[in-house]
Amino acid sequence: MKRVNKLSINHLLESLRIVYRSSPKWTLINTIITIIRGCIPLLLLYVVKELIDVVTNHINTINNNPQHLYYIIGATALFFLLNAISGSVSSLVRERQSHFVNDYVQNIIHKKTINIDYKYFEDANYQDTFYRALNDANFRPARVFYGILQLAQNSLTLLLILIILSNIHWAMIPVLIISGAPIFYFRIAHTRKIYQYRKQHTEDERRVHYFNRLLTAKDFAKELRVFNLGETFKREYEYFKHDLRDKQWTLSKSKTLYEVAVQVLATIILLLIIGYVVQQTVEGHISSGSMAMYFLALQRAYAVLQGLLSSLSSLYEDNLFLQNFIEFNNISIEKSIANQLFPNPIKTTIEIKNVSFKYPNTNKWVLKNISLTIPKGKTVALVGRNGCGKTSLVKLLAGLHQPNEGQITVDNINWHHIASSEISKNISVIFQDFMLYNVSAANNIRFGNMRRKDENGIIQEAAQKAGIHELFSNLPEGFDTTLGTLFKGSQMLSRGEWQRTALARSFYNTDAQIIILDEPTSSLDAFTEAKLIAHFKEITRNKTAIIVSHRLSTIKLADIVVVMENSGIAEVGAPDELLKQRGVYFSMLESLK
Ligand SMILES: Nc1ncnc2c1ncn2[C@@H]1O[C@H](COP(=O)(O)OP(=O)(O)OP(=O)(O)O)[C@@H](O)[C@H]1O
Repeated sequence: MKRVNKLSINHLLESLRIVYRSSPKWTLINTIITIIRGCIPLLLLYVVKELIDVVTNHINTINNNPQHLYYIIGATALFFLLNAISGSVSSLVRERQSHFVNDYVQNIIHKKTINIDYKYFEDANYQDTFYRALNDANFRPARVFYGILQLAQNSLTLLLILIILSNIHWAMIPVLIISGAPIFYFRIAHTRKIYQYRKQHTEDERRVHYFNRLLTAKDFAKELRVFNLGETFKREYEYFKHDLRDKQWTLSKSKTLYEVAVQVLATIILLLIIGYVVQQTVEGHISSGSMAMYFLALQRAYAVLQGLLSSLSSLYEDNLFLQNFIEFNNISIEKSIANQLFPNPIKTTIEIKNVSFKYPNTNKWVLKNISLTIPKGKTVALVGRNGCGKTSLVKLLAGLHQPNEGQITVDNINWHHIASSEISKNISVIFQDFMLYNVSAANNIRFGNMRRKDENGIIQEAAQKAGIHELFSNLPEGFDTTLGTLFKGSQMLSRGEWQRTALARSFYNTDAQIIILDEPTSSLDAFTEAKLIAHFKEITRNKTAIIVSHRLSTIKLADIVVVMENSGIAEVGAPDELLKQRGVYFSMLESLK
């Protein structure tokens, strides 16, 4: 329990820190307005009492000077106006502050998603954390702050009103507080249940989200039609959605039931107090103005008490849910120890030494005790059946994952100790599932090396090498034409044209000493492939190249062929040597004929 309280206070402080850092100026303005708004109800009560008493005196007294009455009416109008204006100004200030808090939190999230280890993106547990954090991060910190402000405002108002009400009878204060306690208790218990529920069902919520995307997003629209999958996906979506909704409905029903019960209790107490005040007035112990003030004060006290309890339980809720964001924010960025430079130029070899690897939170070894020497400047082809581990090895070489056992070195420097900026500078990688960016053709290529200041026609050169130059030159706005289908006036490309664009992106990084191409020609037509192959030696001059391919034409480019099988290496050698051995490579080529 102590630990939970400590955690909650830490979360509360963390939220306040986030809100304050997002904009100290607006935090201060917001606080001042809240204090003013906390005092206004009391002033209103006071002027209403004065007004009634002055009017009563005025009626009972002949030839009375009406000036005092005008002052009181003026003051009443002024406070009502101040109340209304401060309400509007307060909403405006809160809206402005939410912008700052939102920007601040988004900035934290983006920094984290950019710098976090890639392994988290391939881990289902992380997806849950990420989903929950994104759901809550945008509004919870600001709500915690508003909750505290609201709490302060309501507490101030309640305290002042309770002082007035204690004039009726000292027991007013404990009675009012006791009447609000059950509702507070039940709200807290309900919040806890909701939180547990959300935590347990994050994966189901993601599943609902996923089926919704299958039904609505462009990426899936083609297959949904040709395989007539609409109804199937809709059924799945509805099944999970209804299941979640039913559980939520049960929780909400029990909450409402408890709330009605405690509201009835509170109303009975209120009626008893009103009866007591009426009796006191009839017996002449208090004036009509005071009676009106007490009634208003009672009504106000109940409203404020409700508000206070609701702020407290919301605060508890926001604080609880903020754990999600803090849990996400606590995922550590593990790359800090890697600060070595990549050898430039590479003097000797890249060594893969007894490397074994399995994906995070899985038990299957996808690479098992792999050892391989890649001399600088050579072209290596990784070949083998589907699922034998080629792309996984590429991911290790790209620095996206670390081996569980063994190490990869370049000139005897451990890959793991090289700074990530050095890896991306010296290694240019195009994956099988390369990205399609809905930006200009030029930027699609430029993304291959954002460090480059002076382009000097290198974009054009990279496009030439990838065989996409002519196509881009003939687009309506040439290389400035936006690609894709997301934005108006864009130009959609074919799969092969996208692949050529991805290749151009890779060739644009002329600083890279190693070029890794995973299935680079899978979507290319025979002519484009032939051209690429013809120029391959020139493209990879002075570079070490690693190509993953199932295509014979591409494999033939290699100085060294590595045949992978069952998560290991079955054969390594020059293509001709391997053919002579009549082993796996030989059988593979035979089956391609
Ligand atoms: N993100 C992942 N999480 C868990 N396991 C994975 C992941 N990606 C791949 N695997 C597993 O790793 C094994 C090797 O996959 P990999 O993509 O490296 O094969 P590959 O040789 O490149 O196959 P292909 O020729 O089909 O591209 C597969 O059997 C797969 O089950």
